[in-house]
Amino acid sequence: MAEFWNRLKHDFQLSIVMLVGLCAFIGITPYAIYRLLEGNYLVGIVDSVLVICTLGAVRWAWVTGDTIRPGQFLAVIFSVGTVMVANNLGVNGLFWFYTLILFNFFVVPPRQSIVATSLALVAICVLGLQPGAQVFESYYQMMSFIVTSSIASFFAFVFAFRGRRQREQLNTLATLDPLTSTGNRRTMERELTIAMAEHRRYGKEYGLLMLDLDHFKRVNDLYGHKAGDQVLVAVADLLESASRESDRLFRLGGEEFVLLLPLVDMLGLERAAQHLCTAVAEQVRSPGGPVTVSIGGAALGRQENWQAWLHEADECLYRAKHAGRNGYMISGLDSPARVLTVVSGTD
Ligand SMILES: Nc1nc2c(ncn2[C@@H]2O[C@H](COP(=O)(O)OP(=O)(O)OP(=O)(O)O)[C@@H](O)[C@H]2O)c(=O)[nH]1
Repeated sequence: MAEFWNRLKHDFQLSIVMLVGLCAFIGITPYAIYRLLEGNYLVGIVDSVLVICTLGAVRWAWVTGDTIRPGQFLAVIFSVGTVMVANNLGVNGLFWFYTLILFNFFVVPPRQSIVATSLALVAICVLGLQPGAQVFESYYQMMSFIVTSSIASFFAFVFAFRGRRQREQLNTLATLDPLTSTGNRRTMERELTIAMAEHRRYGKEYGLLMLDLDHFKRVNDLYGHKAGDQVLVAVADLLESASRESDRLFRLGGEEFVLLLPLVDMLGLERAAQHLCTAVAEQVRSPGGPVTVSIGGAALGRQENWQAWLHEADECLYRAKHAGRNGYMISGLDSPARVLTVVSGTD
């Protein structure tokens, strides 16, 4: 049960799909029963299909963690259902259109929602204009419906658009390091926890590198904090481009980075460390000359938790620093190795 609430707490869109599903279930089921008992089988069946599809979409989102396609499915089902109900019940069915506006803006992105809602509105009006149709009692009523539903859709769009942007900005603030745009410490903790779980459950291999700039204080002291910041950004960019797409880079704080590498063993980790050490020494420069990093690494094995794993890499980093910097040390492999690139301005 705790996991259930935890997932809902951390996945906003999933909680919205669940809530819309619950509302649709509670709100539509009595109508479905009522219409079936009343003998209006078309609307009864449409309502029942809506409820069944809603429950199916909720299950789909819950099992796969994908909220986009179930959301789109719900938007299509709700839109078609509302058109059919409006066509069959006339004014009494039209009221559901206002609920549709809200539901659509909750379950799909604003632009998709405005398309689905507009198509449903056009479909209702086209059906209403057919000879003998009973959707609207007069043209005046139809115009009132178009104007009021358009205004409601417009405000829902503005509200949903702004809300989505603010959520994205909040998410960026909460997960990324503002200077380098790499993952921040909180994101790293989450990813390491997931890596540990995958290693335990499926035996998936992971390696972790801890990278620390050498003598970074000198850059700050001699050339100012701004130059120091530029060096940090340049190192982060290089580490991103020199590592694999599946690797994840985080800034732990200050001049320390962590790289999480899936599907590598100890030897692969050593090769990656050597490659990154060399790449930084060769390609990143501060106003005072080449920049170098020291790296400590540890493959995921029997560590009790991610803190122990990180600590193991940190100890190796400490040894790489003490061996003279611009080098790397991988836990379980012999002694620290120095990168042989000739660089001036270090040590
Ligand atoms: N420009 C800038 N400097 C930072 C930032 N965060 C931490 N620092 C600086 O990073 C420096 C870290 O210095 P130290 O911990 O002594 O490390 P170091 O000089 O790299 O020495 P070694 O790691 O032993 O090679 C300090 O001067 C901090 O002020 C930041 O966001 N921007």
